Amino acid sequence: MSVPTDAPILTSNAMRAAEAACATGGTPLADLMERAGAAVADLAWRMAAGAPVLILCGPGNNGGDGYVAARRLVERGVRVRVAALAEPATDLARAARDRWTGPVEALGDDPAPAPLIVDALFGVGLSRPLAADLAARLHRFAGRRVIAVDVPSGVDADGVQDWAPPLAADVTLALGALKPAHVLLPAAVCCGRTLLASIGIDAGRAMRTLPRWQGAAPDASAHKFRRGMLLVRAGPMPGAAALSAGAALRAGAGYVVASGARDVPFAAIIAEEGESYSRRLADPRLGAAVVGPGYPASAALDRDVAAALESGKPLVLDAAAIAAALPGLGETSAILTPHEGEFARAFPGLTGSKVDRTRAAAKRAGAVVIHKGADTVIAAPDGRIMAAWPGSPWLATAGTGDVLAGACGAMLARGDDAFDAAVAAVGWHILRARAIGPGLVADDLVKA
Ligand SMILES: NC(=O)C1=CN([C@@H]2O[C@H](COP(=O)(O)OP(=O)(O)OC[C@H]3O[C@@H](n4cnc5c(N)ncnc54)[C@H](O)[C@@H]3O)[C@@H](O)[C@H]2O)[C@@H](O)CC1
Ligand SMILES: Nc1ncnc2c1ncn2[C@@H]1O[C@H](COP(=O)(O)OP(=O)(O)O)[C@@H](O)[C@H]1O
Ligand SMILES: [K+]
Repeated sequence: MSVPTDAPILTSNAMRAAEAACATGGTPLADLMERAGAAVADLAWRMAAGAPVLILCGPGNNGGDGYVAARRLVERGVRVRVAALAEPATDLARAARDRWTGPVEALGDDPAPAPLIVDALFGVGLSRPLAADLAARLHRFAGRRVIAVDVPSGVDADGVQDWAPPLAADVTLALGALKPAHVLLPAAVCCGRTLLASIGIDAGRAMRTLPRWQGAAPDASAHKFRRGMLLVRAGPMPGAAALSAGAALRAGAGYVVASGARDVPFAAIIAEEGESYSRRLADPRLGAAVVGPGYPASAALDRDVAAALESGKPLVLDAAAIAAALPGLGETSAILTPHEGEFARAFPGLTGSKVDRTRAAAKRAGAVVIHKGADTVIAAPDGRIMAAWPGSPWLATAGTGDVLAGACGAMLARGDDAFDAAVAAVGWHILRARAIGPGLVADDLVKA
């Protein structure tokens, strides 16, 4: 599973607006469909490697892309069959259908499969789940190689509804921009490898997929305090703060103090048991502070969170510290790192896709939110937003969230803008997890 890095993501409405703007700007929609169909044909030609192809066409413009692809593949000498669910229902699709001179089988007659199936049934226009009889028909093609045009038919492209597509794709060719379904569960796992055909649409300042993390070497003139001094506060489970502190050093912090921690992973970490937390927070060299790892809700947590807020330093707030800090967050520059459960508790009443909810939460909090999970979404209150699918499933193990909080702290402590810090930390986390791979435990992210 993969998606292109640093690629635009548009909802279906935004996509329609971008298409309309393209038409207004002088590129007819028929040209966009021709480009889309040509891109599908190119991919199918490569994947078929001489074998026959069966293209399933729906009634809308997704089907139109399918008819264009069929014509283009025949021009390249590929044996192509077309099976339609219904007659074309849009002018564009009708025009594409009219230029296809081969036969059209009826999908209702259960056409014989081919080694490569092109799913051009529904794209961003799907308004309800697929009917059960159609889903059953599509199940018959399972096990063949499948290219999904734009999205696997049956998914909600905006990622709001959890509709399951009957036919998972090996490769999904997103048209113009990625859609939320390519980066959000449960749809993203059905897309296989997602590729992007740009087709000439201007995606504007859209949501994007995560860029590949490229940690630059420190400046030649760097010193430890300029690289960033970070304070991590330990709670009753000090191992979590130790993981955060270790991760912060690994992620590039120059100087890390673990307040209240005992066994830290590196001698280079200053572990202070008795030292006053508030006094450390007042250190003018301190770039940022982390609170929350291994620290359940309690009066002590409330006190420590209040002290951290009082300091005015940029903060990383994890786990129970998120809900504890929210009422007093004010103008504090902060990164909040909730998993799904913490998110629901901290931000009740939000609806829509994970993208919609994370965007709304960042706005409500006035802080950057890293909404964790396999399909992590990062949002800033000013509307910047990024999707981090796919991460590494080996991260689904205890303590990796503590590591992420520490990495966020490192990026904040060196002076990054909170959104840039969050993006860099998530990128670092995923890259490191992928490098370790099978059997990863959270400690490896710090020690290996
Ligand atoms: N508009 C454009 O300029 C372009 C559109 N493109 C393609 O067009 C697609 C969007 O096309 P459309 O907006 O026509 O929508 P779709 O082709 O995704 O499907 C809409 C059609 O399906 C019907 N429908 C919706 N839900 C259904 C269900 N559950 N069961 C049965 N029928 C259902 C609708 O009544 C409508 O006829 C994109 O995903 C992309 O593939 C590309 O050709 C690029 C250019
Ligand atoms: N299936 C998965 N694929 C990719 N990343 C995952 C997956 N499951 C969890 N993660 C990541 O692992 C981390 C787990 O964080 P969290 O749930 O807070 O764990 P903990 O509290 O034990 O440290 C998060 O960064 C999350 O995005
Ligand atoms: K499709």
